[in-house]
Amino acid sequence: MNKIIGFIGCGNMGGAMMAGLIKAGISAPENIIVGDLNEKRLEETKKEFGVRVTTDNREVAKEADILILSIKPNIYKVVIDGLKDSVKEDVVVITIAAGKGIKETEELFGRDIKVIKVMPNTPALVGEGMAALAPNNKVTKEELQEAVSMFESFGQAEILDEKYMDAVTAVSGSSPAYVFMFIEAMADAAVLEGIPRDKAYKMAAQAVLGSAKMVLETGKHPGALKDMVCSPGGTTIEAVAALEERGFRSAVIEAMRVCADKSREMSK
Ligand SMILES: NC(=O)C1=CN([C@@H]2O[C@H](COP(=O)(O)OP(=O)(O)OC[C@H]3O[C@@H](n4cnc5c(N)ncnc54)[C@H](OP(=O)(O)O)[C@@H]3O)[C@@H](O)[C@H]2O)C=CC1
Ligand SMILES: O=C(O)[C@@H]1CCC=N1
Repeated sequence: MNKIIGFIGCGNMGGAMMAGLIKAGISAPENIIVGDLNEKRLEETKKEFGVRVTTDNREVAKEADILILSIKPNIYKVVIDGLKDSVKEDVVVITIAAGKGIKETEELFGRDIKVIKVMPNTPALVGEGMAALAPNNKVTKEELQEAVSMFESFGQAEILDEKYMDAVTAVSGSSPAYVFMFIEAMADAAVLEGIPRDKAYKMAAQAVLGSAKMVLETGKHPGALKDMVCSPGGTTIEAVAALEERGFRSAVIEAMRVCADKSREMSK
């Protein structure tokens, strides 16, 4: 892609997307310009990826054909206020901030602007991201397709109505954190059994990776895949019974409900 991609904020998520784009070869480093206030991070980013960096967001806004806002929701207004007069007429703004929707972004820019609300996740860093995209009515089909291709270059992408974004935040934006907790807990239990820690992380993580692949590639119901592991009177069903007794599934459902609620609250 020959367009200039600008990042405002290059932290956990902005950095993961930027690395994903470069690793996938979809964008040359010189076509990426990154604005952030953290000079140390900018220096490291420049050194590692060869992208252009600046502490002046307006420099990014002036050049970007696609402007990715990857700053925290609490500074959203202040950052947009600072750069809105510098953006190109036809810029496509991609916003990933939790709870910051299309309408609020349009209002903050104060004019007709192309906006795509996206909820990505950090596995973008390793080419296995999941992103949902919702465009406003000013974004053309070609521009939306270009954005989808960008996100597909480091994972999977789906176009979804904006009304689902709070749920998307719970199921794929935030969920890597729950999965890391699950892996950490499994590894701790393996260490308790005497397995060295490095091997314990590898075994727990590979089991999660393989199980996720089975869901995606076999098309079988997760319950049926679970049943394939549970031998009658065997070891797995003991573990499943213990998980059920401790409310494993209801804990996950409740966690996602409060996550989506928080996202809704942040959009008020
Ligand atoms: N982390 C995740 O898994 C996901 C995050 N998101 C969304 O992405 C956004 C960013 O989150 P995340 O990457 O985790 O946050 P980070 O804090 O890791 O990154 C934000 C970056 O923006 C920098 N920054 C602060 N102020 C400014 C400014 N005025 N101009 C330019 N840059 C600035 C920060 O610098 P400094 O550190 O010095 O403050 C930091 O480097 C959030 O809105 C979040 O909702 C969405 C999906 C997943
Ligand atoms: O925790 C957050 O608010 C952000 C949004 C999704 C993942 N991290």
